[in-house]
Parts: sequence; structure tokens; C-alpha cells
Amino acid sequence: MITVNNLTHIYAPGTPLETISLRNINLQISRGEFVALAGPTGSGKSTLAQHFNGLLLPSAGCVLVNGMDTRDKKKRRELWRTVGLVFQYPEQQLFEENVFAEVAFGPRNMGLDRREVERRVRRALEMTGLEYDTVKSMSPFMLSGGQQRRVALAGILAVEPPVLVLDEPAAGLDPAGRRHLLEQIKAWQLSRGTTVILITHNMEDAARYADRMVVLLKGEKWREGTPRQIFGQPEGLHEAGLDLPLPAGVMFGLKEKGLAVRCDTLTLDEAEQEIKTVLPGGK
Ligand SMILES: Nc1ncnc2c1ncn2[C@@H]1O[C@H](COP(=O)(O)OP(=O)(O)OP(=O)(O)O)[C@@H](O)[C@H]1O
Repeated sequence: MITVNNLTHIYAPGTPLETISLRNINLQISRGEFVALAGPTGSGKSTLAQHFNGLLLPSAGCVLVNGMDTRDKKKRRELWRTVGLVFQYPEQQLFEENVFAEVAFGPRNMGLDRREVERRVRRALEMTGLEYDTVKSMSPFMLSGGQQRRVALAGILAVEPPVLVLDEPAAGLDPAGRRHLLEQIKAWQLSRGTTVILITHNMEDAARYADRMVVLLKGEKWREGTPRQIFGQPEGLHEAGLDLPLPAGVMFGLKEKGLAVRCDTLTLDEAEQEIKTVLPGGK
């Protein structure tokens, strides 16, 4: 369970560059939940994400992860093992000489035996869509940007943390790679009860994978609810910098043209069913 209490974060306090990036955020995330964190550029999503593993500390308020206060220095190691944070540009953090060593870094640090380290590295690489035997001996720097991103993500997955915080993990991947990665993360959440916090600008991904959405706007929590609740009230979403997922957008367009349809359709199947209800004969 993650609890965020009255969290305020100020960058460069007391200087001319002072920026209040989060204001009075209150939030609870249950174990095993998949939460999409959305909002326009600069709304504070990455800043909030970095509070979950103590990389950033509150200027006011507090963040508790399984009862651990992120400000408690004695809990730092346990916190880092509990919350795996994958940055927006994780490829910038690669430093080992080959892919195996890169992904094995976390599990080795945990003192796991060789066989378990290898099992985890293989599984994590395959989860991100990379073939273990092909890439294990390659230098991370010989890979494409998208492949480097997958290696960096695999390095976090191999630790198998109970909480995964992913800052735009699929940015820059092709559509098939994006779908593969997010399907794997969803399957991981469901099979292991892992808590997933996904920062995304892609509302189709949020609608498809998240149990709940939290929308930030100018550093404040603007709306919170299931994807159906968020997209079922489209008024104001555009002003908040969010698109509707395609199936909801089509229905909203039809509604504006006078058709009495629901707008909270999240999949094309649901949209098709809803359109049938207003067609003559219902077919
Ligand atoms: N290191 C920093 N120093 C000073 N200000 C910062 C720093 N990082 C972020 N900010 C400011 O804090 C605010 C929130 O930034 P943040 O990166 O958390 O937004 P975001 O919602 O993640 O944006 P994006 O979608 O573009 O990644 C912005 O006004 C940003 O300019």
C-alpha cells in the first residue's frame, strides 16, 4: 500500500528558479493495483513518480510505502528493493559491458545464486521482447535506442520488485513492441499481485490496462477514478491536455451530433455495441 499525504514538492527552494511542482497531493494506491498517472507536460507526473522510491523527498507532507516513510534513511535499501523505478530515458543509465551484466546487476546485488540470476535475466529480457541468446553478450551500446530502453527496463524487472513505477516505458517503441511490453506488464501485475504505476500520455493504454487513473494538472490532483469514470465525463479533458481514447472519442462525436449514445466506451467492441443500440432495428 502506498499513501501520499499532503505532498508538496518545491524544486530549488529559495532561489530565483524556485518551482512548486506538486501541491498538496493526497493519494492511496492499494497492493496489486494498476494505476495510470496522466496529465499534460509539466503537470508533475515524473516528480511524483520519483517520490515513490525516495529519489525525491517531500518539501512538505509525506509518502509511505508499505508503512516505510520515504524520508527514513534507515529504510533506504528496503525501499529501493520494494519500488523499482524506470525513468523516462532509462537508456541513459546503462553502464555495464554487456547486456547480461547490465540486467544481472540488481539480482547479483541481492546476493542471489548464479542459476537464479540467470533465470531472472532470461525472463526479464524476454518479457521486454528481447531474445536472451541473441543479446546477452552484446554491448548495450551496440543496440538501438528502443532496445537499450528494453534492457534498462529488464534490469528493473529482474529485481522483481513488488511495486513497479514506469515513466513512459513504451515511448519510442513501435506499436507491436509497445503492445507486447504493456501486455507483459499487465500479465505480471495480475499473476504476481505487483503494484504498477504507469506514467503515460497514451490514453488508449490507460483505458486498456489501468484499474484506476490519477490525472495531474499544474501540480495538483485534478481527477481520479476508473478509466470509465474519467473518460465518461469528457468535459474539460481536452483543456487538461488529455485526448479521449478512440472508441470514447468516436462516441463523443456522435453524441455531439445528437445521437443518444454513452461516451464511456473503452474498446471498439463496446463502441460497436453502443452504436447498434441507436441503429434502426438495433443491428
Ligand atoms: N530538476 C528540476 N529543477 C527545477 N524544476 C523542475 C525540475 N524537474 C522538473 N521541474 C519542473 O517541475 C514541474 C513538473 O515537472 P515534471 O517533469 O514532474 O512534469 P511531467 O508531468 O512529468 O512532464 P512530462 O510529461 O513532460 O514528462 C515542471 O514545471 C518542471 O519544469
